Amino acid sequence: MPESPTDHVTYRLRSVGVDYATPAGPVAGARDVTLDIPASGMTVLAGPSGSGKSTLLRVLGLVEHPDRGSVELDGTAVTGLSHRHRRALRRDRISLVFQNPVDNLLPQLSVTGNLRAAAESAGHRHADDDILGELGLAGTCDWNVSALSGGQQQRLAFGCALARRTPVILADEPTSQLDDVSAARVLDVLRRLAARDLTVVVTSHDGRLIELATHLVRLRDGALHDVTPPEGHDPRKGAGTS
Ligand SMILES: Nc1ncnc2c1ncn2[C@@H]1O[C@H](COP(=O)(O)OP(=O)(O)OP(=O)(O)O)[C@@H](O)[C@H]1O
Repeated sequence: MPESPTDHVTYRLRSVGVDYATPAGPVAGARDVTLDIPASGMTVLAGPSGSGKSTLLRVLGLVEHPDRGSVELDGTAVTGLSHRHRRALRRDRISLVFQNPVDNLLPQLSVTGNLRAAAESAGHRHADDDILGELGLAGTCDWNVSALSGGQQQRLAFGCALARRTPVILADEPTSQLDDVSAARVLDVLRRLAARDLTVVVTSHDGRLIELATHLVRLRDGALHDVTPPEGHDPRKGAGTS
């Protein structure tokens, strides 16, 4: 497991529980999750289908409000905030990349139009110039996003996250809809992001993505199954993989 460069914490979750109402009665999406997410490196939420990865990611994205427990983002207690404050925190601090590449982009806009719109959505006037080069998308500025392959669209989605300049990037199974070659290029992008001063949290079943984790959280039935390195471990002293 690669080493996480710092031990600062972005998220503190304490005894978080999420229930979903279904016709058959309540279903637990998250059970008693107590977890710190480091400020840098890449946290991967792994586990079988239905284990609660997306639920937890939505809690981190401030789009799912826990039924129990508390969530802090950079020291701010999120659980007590009004809807308006949560939305402002989300706009300024968090970028979300969804599983399906087309869900991340505005189809009527060009590549640079999407980057600009993303920057503006976080209150910036424009996107940094070098983003496309960094993603291996130089030369596509004027393309309509529908002319990009699924893998290119997904890389552009991460570009939009960079254009928003948020300290947190959350991604839900970003390689699951891609062929092997496209997925490998998205993994390169993730590797670069994880090396920056960003909090990157990704859900995945993909073994190659799990290998990039500096912090690996395995879930079962909505609960933590194991966390590597263990909670309280100092990453500067080595990852201590299991
Ligand atoms: N909107 C919902 N309504 C009812 N139950 C839900 C809802 N969303 C999730 N669940 C249930 O919560 C549990 C966790 O689901 P979640 O989608 O978070 O798991 P997951 O690990 O992301 O699964 P997958 O890998 O299949 O996306 C499952 O039992 C699921 O059926």
